Amino acid sequence: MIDLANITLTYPDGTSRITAVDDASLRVNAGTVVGLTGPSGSGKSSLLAVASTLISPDRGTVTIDGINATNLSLTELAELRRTKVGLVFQQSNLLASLTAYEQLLVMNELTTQRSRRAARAATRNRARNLLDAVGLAADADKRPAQLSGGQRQRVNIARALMHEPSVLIVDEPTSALDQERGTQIIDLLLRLTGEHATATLLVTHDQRILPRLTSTYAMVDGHLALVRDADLVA
Ligand SMILES: Nc1ncnc2c1ncn2[C@@H]1O[C@H](COP(=O)(O)OP(=O)(O)OP(=O)(O)O)[C@@H](O)[C@H]1O
Repeated sequence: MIDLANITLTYPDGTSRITAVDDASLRVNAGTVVGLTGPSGSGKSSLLAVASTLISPDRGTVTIDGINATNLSLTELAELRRTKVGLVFQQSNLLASLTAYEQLLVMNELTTQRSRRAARAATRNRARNLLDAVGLAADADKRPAQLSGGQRQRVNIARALMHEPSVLIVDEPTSALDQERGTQIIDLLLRLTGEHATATLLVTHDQRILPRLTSTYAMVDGHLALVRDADLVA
């Protein structure tokens, strides 16, 4: 679960400051996908950066699985991100020289195992299972240049899930894809969100996706408003 409460974020702008996010609150429960939409420059990326604890807000609190990120040191924040947050960006940021399988292995070895050997085996096992889950079992040994845009985005998603995050932050995952491949990526994110019980926050410009999500928020000039909630529509 991730809870953003009364988030305000400003950036320096000459002698004054520009307000990118203005008193925004939203919550994403485990196993649900919440959409975030809004025009360019409205503050979506800024809110995602706060949600992923990459930027500290001027005001407000970010709570991830009951942990208040506002009170943590930089080291503790890095640990929170490493263990609890998975990130999927618009463009795939895969390493050109690594195969799909190796992209997943470069995530830190799973630290829950007692011995290094067990950790390595568990990491390999999880990488294989996740590639299978995103439909890439047969493409594990291909490098990014040999994969389509949709396949690269699948590797990104699998990689983001390697460390079993409770929060998945996804920034415009379909913007570089055609409609059919975009729909497949959304299908995949919806399924994996249920299977892995992640709290998934998804920024998208694609209005067609929105009815499929648990709820949707719109951002305008830094202000956030709930525009649709599946519970209310049902
Ligand atoms: N690092 C920064 N320094 C100063 N101003 C910034 C910075 N990042 C964003 N802004 C400003 O904050 C506001 C919100 O930008 P943000 O990138 O969060 O919007 P967005 O909704 O994600 O836009 P897009 O859909 O184009 O990615 C804009 O006015 C932008 O110019």
